[in-house]
Amino acid sequence: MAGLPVEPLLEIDGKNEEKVEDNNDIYINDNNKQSISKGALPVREESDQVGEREMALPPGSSIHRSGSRPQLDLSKAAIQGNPEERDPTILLPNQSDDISHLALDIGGSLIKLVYFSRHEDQSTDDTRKKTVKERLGISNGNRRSYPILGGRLHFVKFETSKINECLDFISSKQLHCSGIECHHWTSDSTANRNTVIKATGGGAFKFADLFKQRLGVSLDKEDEMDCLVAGANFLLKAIRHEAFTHMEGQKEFVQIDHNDLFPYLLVNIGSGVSMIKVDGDGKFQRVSGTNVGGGTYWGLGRLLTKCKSFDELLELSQKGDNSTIDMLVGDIYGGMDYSKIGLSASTIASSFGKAISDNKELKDYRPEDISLSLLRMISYNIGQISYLNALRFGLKRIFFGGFFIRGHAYTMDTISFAVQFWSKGDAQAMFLRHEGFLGALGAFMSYEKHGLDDLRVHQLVERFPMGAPYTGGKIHGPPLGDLNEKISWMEKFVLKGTEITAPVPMAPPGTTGLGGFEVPSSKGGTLRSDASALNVGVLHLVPSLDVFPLLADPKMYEPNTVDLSDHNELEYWFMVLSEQLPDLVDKAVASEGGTDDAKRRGDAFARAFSAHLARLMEEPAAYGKLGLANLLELREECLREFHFVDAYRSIKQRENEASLAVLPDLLVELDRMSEEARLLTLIEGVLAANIFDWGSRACVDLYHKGTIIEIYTMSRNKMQRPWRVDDFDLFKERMLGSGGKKPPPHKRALLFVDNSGADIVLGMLPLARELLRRGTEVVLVANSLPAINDVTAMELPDIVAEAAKHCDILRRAAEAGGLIVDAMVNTLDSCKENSASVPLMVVENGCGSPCIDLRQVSSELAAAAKDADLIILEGMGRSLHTNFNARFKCDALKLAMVKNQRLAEKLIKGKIYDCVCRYEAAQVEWL
Ligand SMILES: CC(C)(COP(=O)(O)O)[C@@H](O)C(=O)NCCC(=O)O
Ligand SMILES: [Mn+2]
Repeated sequence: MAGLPVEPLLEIDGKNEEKVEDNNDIYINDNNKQSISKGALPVREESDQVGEREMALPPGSSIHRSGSRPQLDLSKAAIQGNPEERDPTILLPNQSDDISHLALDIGGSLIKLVYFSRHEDQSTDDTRKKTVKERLGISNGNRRSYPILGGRLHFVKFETSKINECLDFISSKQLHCSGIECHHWTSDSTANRNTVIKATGGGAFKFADLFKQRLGVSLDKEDEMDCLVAGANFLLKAIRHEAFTHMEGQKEFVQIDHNDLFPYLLVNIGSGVSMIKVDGDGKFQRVSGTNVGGGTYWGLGRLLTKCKSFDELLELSQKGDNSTIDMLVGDIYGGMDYSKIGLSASTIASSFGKAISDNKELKDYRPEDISLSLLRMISYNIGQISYLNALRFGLKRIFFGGFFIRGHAYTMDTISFAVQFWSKGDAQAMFLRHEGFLGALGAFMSYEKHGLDDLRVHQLVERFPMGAPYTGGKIHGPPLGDLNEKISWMEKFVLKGTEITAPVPMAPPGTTGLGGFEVPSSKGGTLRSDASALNVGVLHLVPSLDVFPLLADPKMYEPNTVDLSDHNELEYWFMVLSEQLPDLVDKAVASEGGTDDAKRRGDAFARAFSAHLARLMEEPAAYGKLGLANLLELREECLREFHFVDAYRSIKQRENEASLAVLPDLLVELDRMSEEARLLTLIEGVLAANIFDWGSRACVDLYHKGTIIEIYTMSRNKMQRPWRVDDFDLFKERMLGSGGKKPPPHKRALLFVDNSGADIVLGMLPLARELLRRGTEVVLVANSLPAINDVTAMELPDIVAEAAKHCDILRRAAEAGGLIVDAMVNTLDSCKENSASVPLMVVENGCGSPCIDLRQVSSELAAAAKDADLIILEGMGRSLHTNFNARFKCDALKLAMVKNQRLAEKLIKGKIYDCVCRYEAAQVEWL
């Protein structure tokens, strides 16, 4: 879940709305020792008191709005329709977030929509960016020109019986007009006379006239098989956590090697079933099918149980016991297994077979049992025929898609069991997270020059904004995102609440040997009627993202250290994040002036994030493979979704000011030291200053006990080697050499910085200065968007410029790196050498999270990495929660203070406030 883009807010208010109706051992040491290596720096005046950290933003402070944030252009906004209406639709004709493509798959029961919204390329006048680009040799000419430069793919579905709601939705969002046409709203459907929309599925024929009449658009019919295959190929190549296995209630994502994808069998289970052998893009053959499919289950089920909807029928099956109606092996063999041929007593010998001998009528059977019997009969049958076809063509992988599955755990388990059983484990059934959207995606792919074919996994970021994907419902509000609508949607969403969001207890998976499952085991009580609604996010297309080139083995790289598929871990982190929520909301609301609007947004944010947490507790793999980094990023994304730009802005400012005030003294003390003592003091300084972490509850409790500088001093005084992980001597040898041999300096170091205040100013900047002084170019790598109190790339140049006022080394390097211009700096430093300096640069990392997924970084970081031979990752988020186990092609130093007791125990068998200094040399010779 890494990456830059921020989801614009959707005003979607669909079916969901309809439902609405209805220990630490650290103490403050206040004796101010005068030695800098273990001492206290001067305590600043009263205004540094922690109690004042939460002061409101000073008048005139500007709020940084990220360039990647979609802004609403309200010019020429007009009310559409009757202005007297309570919530009239407001049209934003100049909104740049225009829609260029829409594609549809109109099936018998559901209409699936895939639509694309585009951003203008965010050109910027940022001088830092320009100089960095020049320095790093990034030219726009190197990059291919994408028709899609930053945009998003949305996935939405409607019931076909409610096609008018679908048409309203398309109309309200103007999805049927592209580009320039969008800017000229008219209610006259003739204006779109020449517009053609790609569509597949039988409804593309059936409803063509209705589309013409209501929207004035023509449907360009695309072949259903072509679309299914194109959609599946795109998903399997472009989305990291798309395919998964599902066995005995356990969902496991499968890493698909793009170079080894074909051939495979695609089984699409709609009303009927198609089995397609796929050999490549556009290369496929429908090899088989069966008329016993989703339509059969629904049709027979409706007749036999009087259920009103497919989902109701499916939900019934959850409580069913098919042994009351199916004839089992044990029924024939007097309760015994037929072990000679490997059949257990519970194996279904004949679906519905008991009905022939029982002297019973339909009314004597429970609808729940009928539904389960039907479901098992059809799923096993499909699984078996699929396997036989895979066998026919020597295919090992079978992907199942189509809306029959609709994320239903028991259906997937049953199909998987059949494939496993008949293939004796040789073939594997896999499922797709976007199972229902294959056709619509394929239809979308059939537009020419959309640029999607060339996008790679690392250029796609999936986000899960609240309320985005939905089925049906009334359309309210303006055609483009409206925060107010979203907030009220959240309010109602949670009022209805528990059914959608509360965790469902997981029943332990149970089987009874070869015969299969006794009763549905994968889920407890109820099937969510919006089962797939929260599993499919909005797909952001970000061509500027790259894989970090210094990863030793990108294919094996896993950013997360903490895997939340372990239920105990998930429960623990769920509790941590839930407990932090009230305080975070307070900070976020205060950062926006504490207005009523901010309070309402804060409340909606808390509801939305809690709903995500509850959803993930219920199904940890709902959004793809879940690690701790994903949860922490989700929290930041959620804040942005409700327009909280930077919740810790004022805290960051205060901590920067306090730290900058004591920096000159620190530099003077450092310069008095020997090279060796200085290096150790610098590393100690980084570790000590990493204590300023507003994401850690233990640390936040600590901040109430002293001023910034007191805490910093105390933290430094606690620095005792050996640290829990202590490779300092190895690092020192690489830096200073041994036995009279002096190693060459590193050419370029990438310093992945963490928190604002002391962490950056008194920790990482002095370390950067040491590297610069030794002739190593330094690139400070900082977040693109705010996350907790982390310093951002946008904020760093000002901090560096301020620090450079007291230090010639930093000043010359910052000038060489284009961070500051001469005139800005009033030098006070005594050492005035005029020689040219190696540069100090700042690049953004491409993320807005306290952690970093190095598979998706900014192109400027990727460019900076090309000449780098040292990377330093700092902080818990970047070097412990993520990347602790990452291996690099260059030397790597991981520095962090562990500010969580449980993590300390689990990761380093230590305790809270222990430190990590992990050094791993590149596998190349420097001597
Ligand atoms: C969010 C963080 C990873 C940030 O740590 P940092 O990278 O700033 O060192 C960390 O504060 C964290 O894991 N906090 C949650 C756990 C806790 O409150 O102990
Ligand atoms: Mn941090």
